[in-house]
Amino acid sequence: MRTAYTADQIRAAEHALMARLPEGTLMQRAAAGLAAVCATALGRVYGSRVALLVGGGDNGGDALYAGALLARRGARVEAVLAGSRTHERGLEAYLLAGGRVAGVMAVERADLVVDGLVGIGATGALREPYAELARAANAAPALTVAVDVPSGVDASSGRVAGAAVEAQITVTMGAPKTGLLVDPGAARAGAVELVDIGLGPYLPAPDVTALTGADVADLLPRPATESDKYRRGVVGIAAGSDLYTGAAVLAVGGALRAGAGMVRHVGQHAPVAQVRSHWPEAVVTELERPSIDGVGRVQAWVLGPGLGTGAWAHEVAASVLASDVPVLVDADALTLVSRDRSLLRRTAPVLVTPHAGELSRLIGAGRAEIEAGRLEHARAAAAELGVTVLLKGSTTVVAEADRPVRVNATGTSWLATGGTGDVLAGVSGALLAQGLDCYDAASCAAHLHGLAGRIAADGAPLNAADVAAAIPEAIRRVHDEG
Ligand SMILES: NC(=O)C1=CN([C@@H]2O[C@H](COP(=O)(O)OP(=O)(O)OC[C@H]3O[C@@H](n4cnc5c(N)ncnc54)[C@H](O)[C@@H]3O)[C@@H](O)[C@H]2O)[C@@H](O)CC1
Ligand SMILES: Nc1ncnc2c1ncn2[C@@H]1O[C@H](COP(=O)(O)OP(=O)(O)O)[C@@H](O)[C@H]1O
Ligand SMILES: [K+]
Repeated sequence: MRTAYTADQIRAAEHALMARLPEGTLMQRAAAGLAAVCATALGRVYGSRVALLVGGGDNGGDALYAGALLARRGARVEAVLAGSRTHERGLEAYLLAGGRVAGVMAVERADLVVDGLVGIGATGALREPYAELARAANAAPALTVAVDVPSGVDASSGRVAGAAVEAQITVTMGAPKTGLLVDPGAARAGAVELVDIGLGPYLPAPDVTALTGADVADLLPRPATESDKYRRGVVGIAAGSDLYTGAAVLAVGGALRAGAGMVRHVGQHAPVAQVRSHWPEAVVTELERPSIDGVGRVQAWVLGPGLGTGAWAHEVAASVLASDVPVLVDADALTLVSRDRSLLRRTAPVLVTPHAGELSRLIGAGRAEIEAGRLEHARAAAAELGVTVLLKGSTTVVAEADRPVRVNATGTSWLATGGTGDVLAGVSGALLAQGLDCYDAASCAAHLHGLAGRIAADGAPLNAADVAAAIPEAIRRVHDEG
C-alpha cells in the first residue's frame, strides 16, 4: 500500500522527530538525499550547471545545502534568491562551498534547475517573484527537480491555483504528500523520489492511500475448488435503452472479464438483442415493464449505462434500488438520482461512479471546481450522500466516510474515450457481486481498469472494447506482482 500525508500531518511528525535530534539534522538528511538524486539525474556532476530557485523558508534551505554538496563535487551552481529573507545557515554553507548568487538568467543556462521556492509551508497561489521563476523554470530546457513538492502545487490536496513548477522529478522528504498523488498536482510532480529522514515511526494514519498490484491481488477473489457460478457471484446489469445500446454491451463485457460467476442483463428490446448477440455467455431478460420483479437473484446490480433518463428509466432505477443488494449507480442513473435523491434511501450499500460533470449535477458544485479539488469534492459527496464515491478522471479517487481516500493512477489519458466508463462499471459490479465491499471493489476495479487501459493502448489509441478485453491480462499482472 502506498500512503500519503497532508502538510499538517508531516509537520507534526517532523516536530516529534526533531525534538529528539540535534538541530539541523533533518535538513542535512534531506539535502543529502536531494543532492544524490540531482547527481544521478545529471550523470556527470563536475562541470555541470545547476540553478537553484531559493525561497525564504526551509524549502530554500534544503536547496542551498544540496547546492553546496553539488558545488563541492565541481558543479557550477547559481542561486536565485526569491524571498525577502534567505535561510541563513544554508546560504553560509552554500557560499563557503563556492556557490554563487545570480539573477533569473541562471535558469536559462542551467542543465538542471532545483525548485526550492516553497514546500509544505506554502499558502495559496504562488506570489511574485516566485510565480515568474516557476514560469522561467518551465520554459527553460533544463531538467527540473522539485524539492518536497513542485512549487505552486498544494501539498495537501494537489490543487494548483496559479503558476506551478512542472518537475520531471520531485524529491519528497520523509513521506509522500497527498498532492503528489492527486491531479492536477500529481501531473506536475514527475517521478517521485522519497528521501527517508526517519519520519516513519512518527507518522499518523495516512490521509490517502493507493493500492499496489500486490494489494489488488490480495483482495481479488479467486474461484475455489467447490465454486460454482452462483457461489462466485451473479451480477445484474440494468443498462441500455432502445436509443443507447452500446453501453450495455460494454458494461456486460467488463463484468464478464472481471470474474463474475454469471452476468444477467436486463433492459429494453434493442440492448437485450445486442447483448445477446455479443455475449452468448450473458443471461438476458427483456423487460416488459420497468421493473426487475421476477428477474432471478443477483448479488449486486450495475445501474445506469445508456439507460436513458425518462420515466421508464426512473421506474427501473427505483425498482433496482429497492432491492437489498449493493447497487452501483453510473451514467444516466446518476442523472436520475441527482433529480430525485430519495432513490438513494436504502439500507444496502451504494457505489456511485461519476465523472466530474456527473458529480457536479449530484452535489451542485461547478465542474471546474471539482476537477481542481478532486479529493475534497469526492469526500464531501460521500459524506453528503452516505455512499461510496468513485470519481473518475485523470486520477481516480475513491472516497467513503471514515476511511482514507484511495487514489488510483494506473490509468492513461488514452482512456478518455467514449464507453470506457461503462467497462469500469461492469468490472466494479463484478467485484461487488463476488463479495468485495464498495470501497475495495471500486479501488480494485479502478486499478485493473487503468492497467487494462495501458495494456490496450500501448502508446496508441484504444477503444472501450479493447479495455474490457485487456482486463484478464491486467489481473494476471497484479497476480504476478502479488
Ligand atoms: N521542518 C523540518 O524539519 C524539515 C523541513 N524540510 C523542508 O522545509 C520545507 C518547509 O519549510 P517551511 O515551513 O519553512 O516552509 P516553505 O519553505 O515551504 O515556505 C515558507 C516560505 O514561503 C513563503 N510563502 C508561502 N506561501 C507562498 C506563496 N504562495 N508565494 C510565495 N511565497 C510563499 C513564506 O512567506 C515563507 O517564506 C519542507 O517542504 C521541506 O522542503 C526538510 O528540510 C526536512 C526537514
Ligand atoms: N485523462 C485521463 N487519464 C486517465 N484516465 C482517464 C482520463 N480521462 C478519463 N479517464 C478514465 O476513462 C474513463 C471514462 O469514463 P466516463 O467518463 O464515464 O466515459 P464514458 O461515459 O464514455 O464511458 C474513466 O475510467 C476515467 O477515469
Ligand atoms: K519546491
